Amino acid sequence: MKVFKYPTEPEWESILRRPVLDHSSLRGTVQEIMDQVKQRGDDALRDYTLRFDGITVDHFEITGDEINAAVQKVSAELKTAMQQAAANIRRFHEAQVQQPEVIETMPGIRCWRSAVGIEKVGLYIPGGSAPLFSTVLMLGIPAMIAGCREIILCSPPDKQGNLHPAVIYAAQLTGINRIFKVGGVQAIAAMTYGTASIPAVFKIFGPGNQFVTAAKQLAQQSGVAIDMPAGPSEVAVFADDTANPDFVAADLLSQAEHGIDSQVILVTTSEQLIGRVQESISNQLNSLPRKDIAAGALANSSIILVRHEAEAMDLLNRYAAEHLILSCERAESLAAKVINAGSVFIGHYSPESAGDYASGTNHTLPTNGYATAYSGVSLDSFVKKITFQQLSDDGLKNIAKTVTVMAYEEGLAAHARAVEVRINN
Ligand SMILES: NC(=O)c1ccc[n+]([C@@H]2O[C@H](COP(=O)([O-])OP(=O)(O)OC[C@H]3O[C@@H](n4cnc5c(N)ncnc54)[C@H](O)[C@@H]3O)[C@@H](O)[C@H]2O)c1
Ligand SMILES: N[C@H](CO)Cc1c[nH]c[nH+]1
Ligand SMILES: [Zn+2]
Repeated sequence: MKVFKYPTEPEWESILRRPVLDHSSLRGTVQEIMDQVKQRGDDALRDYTLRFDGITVDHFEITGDEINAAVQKVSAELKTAMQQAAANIRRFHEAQVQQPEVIETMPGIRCWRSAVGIEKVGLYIPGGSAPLFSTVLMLGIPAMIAGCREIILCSPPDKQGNLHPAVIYAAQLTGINRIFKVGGVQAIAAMTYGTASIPAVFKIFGPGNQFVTAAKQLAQQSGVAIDMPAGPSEVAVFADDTANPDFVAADLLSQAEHGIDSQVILVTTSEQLIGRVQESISNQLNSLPRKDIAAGALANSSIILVRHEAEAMDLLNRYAAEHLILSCERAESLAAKVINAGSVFIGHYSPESAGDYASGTNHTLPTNGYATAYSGVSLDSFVKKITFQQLSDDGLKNIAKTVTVMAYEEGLAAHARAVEVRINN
């Protein structure tokens, strides 16, 4: 990790830039895969699955027998853990259900807004470097609560042409039964245009690598909604001299191990802490199975020494991290000063991994600075809010003059007539 001591504000931008693939070549590759799937459907899916996942898949949809066999393979211990996580995620997301409130804006005029589940949704579950079955819970549970009617799931097959049994078990736990073995850009293209095997959907959800994220952005241009750009994982930690260097190092490594294009940053007011965290990272790194990946991400990452908390918060709000950990004495009061972040972890005992798996909040979050304008996935992501209104005879009389005066001024007489014809009837 590069160390910057007291950088000036103009230097922040380059320090906080995310590692990104060369967009010109990435866009071209992604566009070509999208076009091929649109034109050649399942044949193109087979070709790309062989090229990128190294396996020929004849049937993309998982059968009932495959589901039963996979469920048997998941250990009782993992099933219990996933059930506990699912219960917390369900509890948190069910609390987001809002009953419609009817507002009488004027006597005889009633207006309300109702949430209706998006009919057809597609969930993308990353599987290139790790089978993220926790993401199935994060997307499947709110989709079910929202009442989405058709929920499909796509995830890349392994070298034997299978999905990890826990991905299938998680789908079963949430009630999703249409599961497809296809990943990457080709999966996003299939859910966008539809193929003989895979139905098109109205909205695509889920995180993924930079190829998947770019594909979702192209899908959006083709008229399919997406949740948000949820790309390579990242974490920013703010730590003062009350922080435990081992905790901070572990938090940084937890997101660094996702991929070499992940980024982790430590912002601190304590010069002493820097050396201790660096030492702890070297000690912990060696024992990690994914140490090469984590080391790759650390090479894109920084430690920044600032003068005071206010400067730290300015920097962190500018960075707009996917995850922000406040590992400091005044964590609660600093949390109130967060303007831009996907999800915030308050105090020394709130590791980011708790949110990744089981505390209840959603782990599908905006990356690459998109937390300035986007929220993470929630129940709202799976519903549309439809407005309703009902005017009585008296209600229409009460508002008639207002509407007709405005309509005539806009030069739209037919609008005015739609009111007058009723009033004069
Ligand atoms: N932001 C979030 O909420 C969030 C949550 C979980 C995971 N993530 C991120 O999701 C990502 C998962 O990435 P992953 O790679 O492990 O799995 P993935 O499923 O996103 O991508 C794997 C697929 O990428 C495609 N691919 C790989 N190389 C390619 C190439 N050169 N050209 C075209 N396509 C190619 C292949 O089809 C492969 O199946 C990680 O970066 C992780 O940090 C983000
Ligand atoms: N940290 C990821 C979101 O950026 C989510 C995840 C899934 N499994 C482990 N972590
Ligand atoms: Zn994670």
